[in-house]
Amino acid sequence: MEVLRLQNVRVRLGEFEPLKGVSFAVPEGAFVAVVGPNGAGKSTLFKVLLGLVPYEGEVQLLGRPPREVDPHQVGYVPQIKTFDRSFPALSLELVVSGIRRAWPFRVGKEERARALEALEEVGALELASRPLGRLSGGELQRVYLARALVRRPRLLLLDEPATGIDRLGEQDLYRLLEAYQARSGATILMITHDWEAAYHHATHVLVLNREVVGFGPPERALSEECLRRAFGHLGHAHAIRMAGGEGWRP
Ligand SMILES: Nc1ncnc2c1ncn2[C@@H]1O[C@H](COP(=O)(O)OP(=O)(O)OP(=O)(O)O)[C@@H](O)[C@H]1O
Repeated sequence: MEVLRLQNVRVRLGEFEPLKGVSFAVPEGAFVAVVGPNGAGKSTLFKVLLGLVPYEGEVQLLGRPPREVDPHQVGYVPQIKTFDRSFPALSLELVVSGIRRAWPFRVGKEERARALEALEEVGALELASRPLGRLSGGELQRVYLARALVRRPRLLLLDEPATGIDRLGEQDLYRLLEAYQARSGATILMITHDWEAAYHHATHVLVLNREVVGFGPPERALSEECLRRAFGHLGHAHAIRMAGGEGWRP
């Protein structure tokens, strides 16, 4: 079954078109890495899927247009670099806000139990009563992941989830995502600038530069030709990867 289908999708922001003629379809259970240069329209694509920007063309998400989809079916992990660290709240409350989709001023017993379960699932149970402002980048990432998973979504959208976390934290993150996927059969779309992670963890790669430059299995979508078309250059990074080396980032 297809979880997502876009047909000729276009977004206009005044004169500017961050997305033009975008078409692709994602089967259930896929792990899609979305790659492309800065300003390529990756976050705009997520805004379309979350029903936050108007678009032309057709989008079917779980069989419906985005604004008609039950919001609990879609989990979203934002870029944490946009987070205001002075916000006075506890980790547990952030996770409960994923159950209610509103800020909880009092947390009920059942909500608390569900939030703790989600925190445990991402290995962050001990962070439950910590203020958000005192978490490291990697810890905050886990709490946001618990918030996204607490309703067991069928589609998970992650915007650069590995930014600011170390290599070990990054491996943990992919293990958690793969475990959730194995348990739930969920579909994942993840924006990343890390081609190596895309190559190793994704079932499909979408190479975007305001239009679809490539879409398919990582070996095909991350071909030299697609990357050159999307990024305009490869430097020596691609050759290093082809030789089996490390450090493959644009
Ligand atoms: N509200 C807006 N009004 C005008 N232009 C916008 C608006 N929002 C985004 N843009 C522009 O649309 C383009 C696509 O932005 P988007 O954030 O989708 O790119 P991205 O691929 O996620 O980039 P990055 O890798 O830098 O996060 C950018 O050139 C951006 O400046």
